[in-house]
Amino acid sequence: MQSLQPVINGEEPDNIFVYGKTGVGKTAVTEYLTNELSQSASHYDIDLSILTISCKGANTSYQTAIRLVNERRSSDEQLSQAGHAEWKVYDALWEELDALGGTILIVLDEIDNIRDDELLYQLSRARSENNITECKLGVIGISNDLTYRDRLNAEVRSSLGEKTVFFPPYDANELRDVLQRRANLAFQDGALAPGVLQLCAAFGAKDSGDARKAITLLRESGDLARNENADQVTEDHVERARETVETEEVVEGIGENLSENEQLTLYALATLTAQSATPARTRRVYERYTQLANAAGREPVSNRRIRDFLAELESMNIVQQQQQSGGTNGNYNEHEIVHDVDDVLRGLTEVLEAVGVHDSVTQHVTFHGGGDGDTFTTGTNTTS
Ligand SMILES: Nc1ncnc2c1ncn2[C@@H]1O[C@H](COP(=O)(O)OP(=O)(O)OP(=O)(O)O)[C@@H](O)[C@H]1O
Repeated sequence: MQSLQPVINGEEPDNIFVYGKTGVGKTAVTEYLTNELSQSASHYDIDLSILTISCKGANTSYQTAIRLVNERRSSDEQLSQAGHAEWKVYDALWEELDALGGTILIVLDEIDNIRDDELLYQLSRARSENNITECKLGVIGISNDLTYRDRLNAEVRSSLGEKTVFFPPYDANELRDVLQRRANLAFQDGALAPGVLQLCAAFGAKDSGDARKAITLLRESGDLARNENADQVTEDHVERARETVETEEVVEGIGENLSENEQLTLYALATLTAQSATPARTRRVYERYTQLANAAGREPVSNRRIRDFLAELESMNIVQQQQQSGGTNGNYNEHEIVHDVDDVLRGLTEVLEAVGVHDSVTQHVTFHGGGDGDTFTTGTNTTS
């Protein structure tokens, strides 16, 4: 809060860099503090505006600057997402900020999505360069990536890093308090069996101290108990809800974190699983991968890359591999998926839509994707 004091003194605000892992309360606390600040400002008759922008999905300074301009403009004056000279976008931004006037705090949440320094560079120099003359400007950058600030160019770093605030992960006791407050709002007295909150908090603390995860787990446990018409949410519900939550994390991770070739490798293994042909040797997975890639009109990568992808999938706990001895070239690896094939296929929705549904898994998917055909077969002996 001290870092925000200059605003109340009518001085130029400090730039603040807030960082910590996901779900540790950075956004919630920043929102709370900026609300408090707004109230103090109106009490002292200070003209303060807070502009909050999520940088999620905005990969460049250019896109974020457009978002900022549009945040201030009416719906019929919005800038389109592309096609403007960069300087024009910044000119439009300075114009909007000056028109707003007073003290402006720009909160850039998930700032680590922006891959270049330009916006921060521009904002930190806007006043000294006389780009803005009618307002005082401060930036609050919020980052999940602990190394983001270190990667900025030195000038921007020292400007943005005037004040840094680190949010450590929550420990189990803190998470328990967070959950208790939620539970007071969301559950009736006695609806939670003893130990339920502690268990959710313990899982949350183990999973990197993320309040969002602990809250999701409590909510899912409640949903499960309600669906079963249970009198109370019990530790057993939490244990089972955790499995669901973890599965959903895997499903999301497949779609969001894997490259198309990694997804195709997993798809190959999923089709083999559906044909009860797993554990499968690397060469068998490669063969199926090649067939899928060809059917989709993609250039297949080498066998060696597939081996690397399978190792990567194992490190993400999606696939497990086992070394077997023997064979013509000595030892060899066999692979299998460690999750339900239906769940894995849900994570692969995008790639299924792009390349089509292989015959072996039509029973497992609820849609018939686009690609070159709705379903296809790779047309070879499938169980070898
Ligand atoms: N101290 C707290 N008390 C109550 N709820 C909290 C607390 N800290 C976090 N939460 C809740 O946990 C969730 C995640 O918090 P928040 O969005 O602030 O995290 P974050 O650090 O900004 O992470 P991310 O960048 O992933 O959003 C939100 O629903 C928030 O309301």
